[in-house]
Amino acid sequence: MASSTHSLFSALQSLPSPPLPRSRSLKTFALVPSSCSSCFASLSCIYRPSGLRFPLTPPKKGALRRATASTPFVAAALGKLSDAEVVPVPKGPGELDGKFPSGAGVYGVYDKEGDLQFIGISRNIASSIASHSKFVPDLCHSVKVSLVDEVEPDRTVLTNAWKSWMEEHISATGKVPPGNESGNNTWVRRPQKKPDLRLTPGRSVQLTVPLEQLIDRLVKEKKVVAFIKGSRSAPLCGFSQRVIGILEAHGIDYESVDVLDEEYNNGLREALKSYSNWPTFPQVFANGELVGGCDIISSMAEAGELAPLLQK
Ligand SMILES: N[C@@H](CCC(=O)N[C@@H](CS)C(=O)NCC(=O)O)C(=O)O
Ligand code: FES
Repeated sequence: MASSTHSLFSALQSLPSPPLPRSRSLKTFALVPSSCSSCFASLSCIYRPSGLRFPLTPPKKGALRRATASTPFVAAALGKLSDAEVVPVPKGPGELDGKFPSGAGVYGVYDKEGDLQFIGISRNIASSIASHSKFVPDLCHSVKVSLVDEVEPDRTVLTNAWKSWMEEHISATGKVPPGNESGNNTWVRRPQKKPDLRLTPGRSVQLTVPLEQLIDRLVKEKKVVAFIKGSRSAPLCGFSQRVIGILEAHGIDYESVDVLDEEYNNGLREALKSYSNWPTFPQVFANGELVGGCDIISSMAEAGELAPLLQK
């Protein structure tokens, strides 16, 4: 190995750790009391969705999913960078719908010339690619993706996957991807999250109008409103998290309201069920009408039918 490459390997140790939003460590799980409303914390949540696994045991390190016919973008041979398929990033409105997986993993972004610009890790690959494509469109021409075979992987699993792709790229080219160099913030810039909306000024203020009327006004005023458990930056339920992930991956501008916030949305959980005649959360409204919950939004996303939500 050339000495310059060797020094790049040492430089790798001092590179900033890859950006990873909202890491939920196993320690965090242990601190939260066990209840359904904190289903990320509770292994006994009665509503636990069947497809969602929780970290009962520490995840297998570096377990990367193999490519299959239905997931051609996933790297074969345990996720080597060189084995992963290059997938073009579509540019047209709505064309990213369902194109990339919303699971956790490592990804590399290539420019028009086929030069690797950035290697990142994410808990929601689709959302990260949508964000890069929006904020750095000129450099985001195609991607390679490898999913980690865990629903809620430990940060070290993802970091190890990132390191192995970085090492492979450095040993092949002698270069760190420009976006991963210290001080380059092109790819890690994150848009500020909108604050969640509150339906009332607080419990101490006596309401003069029924809650249903406030709900009605809100869903008719705002184009897309997601009523969720927890906040958009820290959802407390897997169903709510999935819906937010989908809306964000599709670049949909939405408002969020936390139905568990008893200070500012007191009574909303029951009032909304009767307003919409829908018994569960999340509930997504568009243009004043209930679109559906997690199952409906997920299948609309898979069928590429979410784009109409963007239009008034
Ligand atoms: N199949 C539902 C799943 C959502 C669900 O079952 N939500 C439950 C657990 S979070 C719920 O909201 N229960 C009523 C409540 O907690 O008040 C969907 O598609 O949205
Ligand atoms: S599944 Fe437990 S709060 Fe939603």
